Amino acid sequence: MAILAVNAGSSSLKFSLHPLQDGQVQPFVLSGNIQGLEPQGSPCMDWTYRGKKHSEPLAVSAGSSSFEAALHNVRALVNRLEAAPDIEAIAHRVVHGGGVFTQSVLVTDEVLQRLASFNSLAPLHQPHNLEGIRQFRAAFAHLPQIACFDTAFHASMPEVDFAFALPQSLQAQGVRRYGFHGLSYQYIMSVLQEQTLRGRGRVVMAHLGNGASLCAALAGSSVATTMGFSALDGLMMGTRSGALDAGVLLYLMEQGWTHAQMEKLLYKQSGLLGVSGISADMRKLRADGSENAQRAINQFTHRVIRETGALVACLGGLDVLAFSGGIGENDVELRAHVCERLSWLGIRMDAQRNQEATGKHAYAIHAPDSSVEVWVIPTDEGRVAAREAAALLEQQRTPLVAAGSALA
Ligand SMILES: Nc1ncnc2c1ncn2[C@@H]1O[C@H](COP(=O)(O)OP(=O)(O)O)[C@@H](O)[C@H]1O
Ligand SMILES: CC(=O)OP(=O)(O)O
Ligand SMILES: [Mg+2]
Repeated sequence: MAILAVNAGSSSLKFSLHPLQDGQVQPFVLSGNIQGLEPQGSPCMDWTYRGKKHSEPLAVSAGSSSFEAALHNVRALVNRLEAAPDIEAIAHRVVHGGGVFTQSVLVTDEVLQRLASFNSLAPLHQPHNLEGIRQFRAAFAHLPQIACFDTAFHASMPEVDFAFALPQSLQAQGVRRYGFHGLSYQYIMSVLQEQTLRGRGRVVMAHLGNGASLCAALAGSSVATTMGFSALDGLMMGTRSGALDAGVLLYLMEQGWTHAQMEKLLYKQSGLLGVSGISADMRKLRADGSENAQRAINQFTHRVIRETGALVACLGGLDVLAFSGGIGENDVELRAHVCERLSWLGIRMDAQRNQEATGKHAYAIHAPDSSVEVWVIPTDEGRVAAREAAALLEQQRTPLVAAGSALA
């Protein structure tokens, strides 16, 4: 038996198949990524099955979106694999669980309806996530679909951090900070705690991908994060602005901008793309080398440094800094720059180890005399979603056994 994990990001659709042994999630046998799903992107599907790599461009038929084509291709691939373990459940990453879903949940029509009410809070993600669930539900009607939430990891945040300085009545309506990338943080934290005792201390995790955020954790639990009510807050991102003075929005409204125009600006035309005017893709900006590309990279890096400082203040110091996400895992220069600028915290990076880190499971890149440990940890949101689904399936089986034994 196995769990299929599906992760619909803002520019990619990642999927992985995790065999189950005695209820425990094993490393994946199939792992794939369809990239280039952003507007004007060139979608391409890469996957590895039992160690063998494959790659093919994605055909997008007229009248369907590249996202629909991606879902269709994953479904077709899973159906044609040879000797694949039977799928027992499908675990979906869903970015917004609101205040209601603080744990993974079996998807029902009611759950889907409730989740759809959060669409406007994460317009780049939630509709994709839910479309994924609907399509997989239709294609695999006999299988349980389990929703695993990006927001859940942050349910431990104290009110002083999740509350905005707005009237209480708005907070009662759910206007508060939720935080995202929680499956990623749960994974990074689990690896850190395996690798180092300091993982139980004061940790800042940097998930720097197309979407980007930081999370401050104490004793393994989230206490503060840069993303907020929506996935717009905090760091500068691929196409999102990150934190912005609310006065800018008031000004734009006064200038007659519509809601749709502002949404497009903040989610799709800002960040690395907006500042550079070139691309949302860090690799392209690095390769470009122009002044505009460099300006965007500098601004991105500066925001990571600045927000890390704020989170370190919340934690009262720092034991571990962990880099993850497409940029955090691969961009040697960014890590070097961030660590250099944070050297006042006692961070000393080992330049050689920083160069070697890419592609490793978990790699320490600090020098022996560093007072902060610095790790590069490739994230695996799929693994966490699969674990969550396995635990939920197990829970569903257990009460029956317990009830049976109590009656005996
Ligand atoms: N070698 C690399 N150097 C710098 N950036 C990279 C590298 N590889 C990937 N990236 C960047 O990672 C980002 C995508 O991150 P990822 O976590 O895969 O995205 P998503 O949020 O869609 O899951 C892109 O900006 C991409 O340019
Ligand atoms: C919440 C979020 O920004 O997700 P992603 O990094 O997949 O865009
Ligand atoms: Mg991501």
